[in-house]
Amino acid sequence: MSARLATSCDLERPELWSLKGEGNANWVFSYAGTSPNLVGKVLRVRKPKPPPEPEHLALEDAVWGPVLGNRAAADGSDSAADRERAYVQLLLAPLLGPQHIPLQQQVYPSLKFLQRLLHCSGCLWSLPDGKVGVAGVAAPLPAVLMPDVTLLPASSPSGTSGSVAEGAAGPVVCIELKPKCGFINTCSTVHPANRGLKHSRSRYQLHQLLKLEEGSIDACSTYDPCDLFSGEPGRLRAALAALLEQPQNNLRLFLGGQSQQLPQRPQTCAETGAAGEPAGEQQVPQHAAPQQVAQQQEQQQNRPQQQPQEREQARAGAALEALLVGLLPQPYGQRRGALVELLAAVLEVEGVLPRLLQAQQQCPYDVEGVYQLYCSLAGVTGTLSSASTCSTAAEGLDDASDTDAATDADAGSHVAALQQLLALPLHKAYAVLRSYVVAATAKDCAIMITLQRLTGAAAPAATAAAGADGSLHSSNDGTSPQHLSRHGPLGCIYSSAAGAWYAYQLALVDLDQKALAKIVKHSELDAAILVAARRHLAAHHDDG
Ligand SMILES: O=P(O)(O)O[C@@H]1[C@@H](OP(=O)(O)O)[C@H](OP(=O)(O)O)[C@H](O)[C@H](OP(=O)(O)O)[C@H]1OP(=O)(O)O
Ligand SMILES: Nc1ncnc2c1ncn2[C@@H]1O[C@H](COP(=O)(O)OP(=O)(O)OP(=O)(O)O)[C@@H](O)[C@H]1O
Repeated sequence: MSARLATSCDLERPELWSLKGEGNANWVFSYAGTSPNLVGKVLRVRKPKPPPEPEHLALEDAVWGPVLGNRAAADGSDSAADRERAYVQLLLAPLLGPQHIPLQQQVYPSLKFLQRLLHCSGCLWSLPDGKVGVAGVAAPLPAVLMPDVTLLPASSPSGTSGSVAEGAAGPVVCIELKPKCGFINTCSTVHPANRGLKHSRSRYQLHQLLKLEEGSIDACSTYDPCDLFSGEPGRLRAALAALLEQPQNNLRLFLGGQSQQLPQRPQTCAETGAAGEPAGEQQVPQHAAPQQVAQQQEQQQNRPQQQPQEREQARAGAALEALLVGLLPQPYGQRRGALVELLAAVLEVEGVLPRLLQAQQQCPYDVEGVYQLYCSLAGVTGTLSSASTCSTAAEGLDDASDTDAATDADAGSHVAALQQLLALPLHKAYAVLRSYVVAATAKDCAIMITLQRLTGAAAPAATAAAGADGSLHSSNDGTSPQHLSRHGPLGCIYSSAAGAWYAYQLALVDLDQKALAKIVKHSELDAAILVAARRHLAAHHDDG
């Protein structure tokens, strides 16, 4: 069975594709056949979703039409795919750097192909009535082909392909980071009653408390995106160490393109402090050397008379160390620290975090203000106006700590800021909504860092290649590691912490344009997070 394509290549049989990854909105399949057009590619298929309400579509058109073109093209076809492509090319690529965005090729799998593909892979999806069923799609779904970024392209400096190269290099390891929002929004449209919480802790740390309450995580993470994006070497490394300890859905590891099970280090919210203190202050001292990180982890593992929780931690650490054996030449116990250093070096040399942060900061307003604006533009009834949002968000306030005390001046500035936002001329209001969507994409995308150790003849070859184009850049400490030449999407780096050369690639995935209607969900989630955080604080206060 072959798929109908807009391009010259064929997707071949559905059985040659297997589910590689899945999020809320997409399935991602990897290819196991031999067609040169498809080897090293993934097929990303959009999950079916209920059609949007007409008033939402009208607002989408009004907001995006002037920038991305209209949804309905002049020839009557639906140009949603073109608009999505234009969204990435025109709005995201200039902010994030086009070199980090994998090329996507629109394909049109036939309905029969899709049905078979989803059936063979046992794909499940949520039905509108809340039930979960095996996906039985009734209409073709949007799909793209793109490089499998958990592998390196065949043209790496060592001449290696995606898997283990003949005697020249170690296995390909990909670390996927979903860093989430890296700053605290202190704008005046945040209700004064919510500022105490929102201005003092990252949204990620607050969301951990809701996830814990709902049971979707067993323990709060010490990871704090504000550390990752801080621009401070020590905090960056502490954030990466925290992600490796408690990956949740923020870190994944692929070995030879295969997703690996990463154990979570058990940890309680009490252990991290009320509502989670920043990882940089809890886990590893700021500016800690990688050896310190590794030492601290080793000490934790070697403590006498281990409690069950400590045994779990040691087990989690051992599993990770074992996965890293081919990537890092360090002895057991030192690989996690070396990985932290290697990832930090790649992130620093590529400069992707400041750019991502800039994209996340495109919208000057918090969701509280944007929600009001959305409601007024979408013609949503007055019941969704400020009174409703704020009372929801302030629920449980009696139990809260006194950090939420609002002054008259705060209240005045809040009202004025909201009035100003709601009085914007239409074209500026639309621009605010566009900036909100761009920021939302940047807060939810993933950074894929793919690495392969170069050994034997491959390392000198990489050095020679670097010398050939003369591009030698030092990392921000001015000494090591060094970032050498770039071959297309591939870079080459020497890590002094690992004592080895690496071919690497950094790609940004999941750059989807979020629907404006999601603003309502974001607002509800915002309110739920605040309620959970207040409950947690109140309980913590009572305990004390
Ligand atoms: O709202 P958040 O922060 O919970 O983010 C959602 C993510 O949850 P997280 O908190 O990272 O576990 C959520 O992640 P999971 O699929 O749950 O791993 C999705 O990324 C969701 O985006 P979309 O619906 O697929 O477009 C994300 O929704 P958007 O906020 O990007 O709309
Ligand atoms: N180009 C790619 N190469 C390899 N793996 C990929 C690629 N794109 C996505 N994946 C894998 O598939 C997973 C799901 O893909 P993606 O993030 O695009 O789905 P999503 O539904 O948009 O996710 P979310 O729910 O986080 O918004 C990713 O987390 C990643 O592990």
